[in-house]
Amino acid sequence: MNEKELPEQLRDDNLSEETKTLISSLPSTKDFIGKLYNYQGCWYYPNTLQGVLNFQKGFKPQETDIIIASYPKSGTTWLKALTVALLERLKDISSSDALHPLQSDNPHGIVPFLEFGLYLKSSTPDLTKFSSPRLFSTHMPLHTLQIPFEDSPCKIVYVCRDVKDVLVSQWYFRCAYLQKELDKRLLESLFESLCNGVGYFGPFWEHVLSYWRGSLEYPKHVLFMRYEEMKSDPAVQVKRLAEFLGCPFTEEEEEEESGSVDKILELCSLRSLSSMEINKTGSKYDVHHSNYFRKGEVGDSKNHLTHEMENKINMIIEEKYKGSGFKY
Ligand SMILES: Nc1ncnc2c1ncn2[C@@H]1O[C@H](COP(=O)(O)OS(=O)(=O)O)[C@@H](OP(=O)(O)O)[C@H]1O
Repeated sequence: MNEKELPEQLRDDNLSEETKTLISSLPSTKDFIGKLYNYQGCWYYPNTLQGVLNFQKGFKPQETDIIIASYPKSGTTWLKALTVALLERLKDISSSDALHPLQSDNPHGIVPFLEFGLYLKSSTPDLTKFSSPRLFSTHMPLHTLQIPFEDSPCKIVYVCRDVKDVLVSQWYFRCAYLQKELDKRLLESLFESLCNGVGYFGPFWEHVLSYWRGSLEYPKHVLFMRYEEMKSDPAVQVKRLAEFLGCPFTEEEEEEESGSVDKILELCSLRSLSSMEINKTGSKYDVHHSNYFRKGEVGDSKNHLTHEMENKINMIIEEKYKGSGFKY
């Protein structure tokens, strides 16, 4: 693929002189998209790394900030939609005919990524359009966010997903935006990168463990959610999320005939979001909105990975999570 056709965050045409110098001293590797660099234990394409550096230099968390965090393809879009819907229900909209925000923009438009949205080009982006609570998102591991939890009550919600389904979801997504047919070689290449811990925002295991440990150490600041639990018991999980965010469902809400919980779950379901006009048109981060929605099934990896691939991943998981108390 021609370099210019890549989404901006994957390219290398937005680097300061300082970053070019830094990059020349970092461990690097190459995949089918381009070069990745390891900074503070995490792999980034060059422009994303510039965004990370800009973010680290310029971001000042506010007390009420909420950050949605994830490894790519773990349920980010869904979690963003749920968070928006939960907060939106607190607003008095009885007098207004305005569209729900989720009908006016894609969840990624409402909740921008810090490192490859807001801070991609500058360490001082204009954040004045955000009202409190400010909603942001990130794919960076927890330690690289450098949030001083002792001084800032800002909240982070992390969603984790079975890495085998993440892998297959990444494969579909990358084929879509590279405008390629589903190519098994691409899946094998992503699998190798994953196993070697060198994928974009990887290693996957370190990513998950950074937030897992953060959730144990700072339970009021970091909520750890699992995609599979959101699928199997959505009402329990959305209530958990609401409580963590400080906007629990009231008794009246729980008693409503077609309850608020159900309404939010329905509004944010894959079927509902993907059929909204806004998500059938337009794009974000050079990706067509529709590509953020596919099957949303647990265990889809079974249809694509070989037994050998599954076994290898399972063995790595066991080894990497040993002693952490984290189970998947
Ligand atoms: N509302 C809703 N409910 C359940 N599942 C959903 C929803 N929206 C998106 N999805 C599925 O999530 C997968 C995409 O992951 P992300 O949203 O993390 O992608 S991204 O990192 O933001 O690009 C991708 O999973 P796969 O279908 O397995 O590819 C999407 O289909």
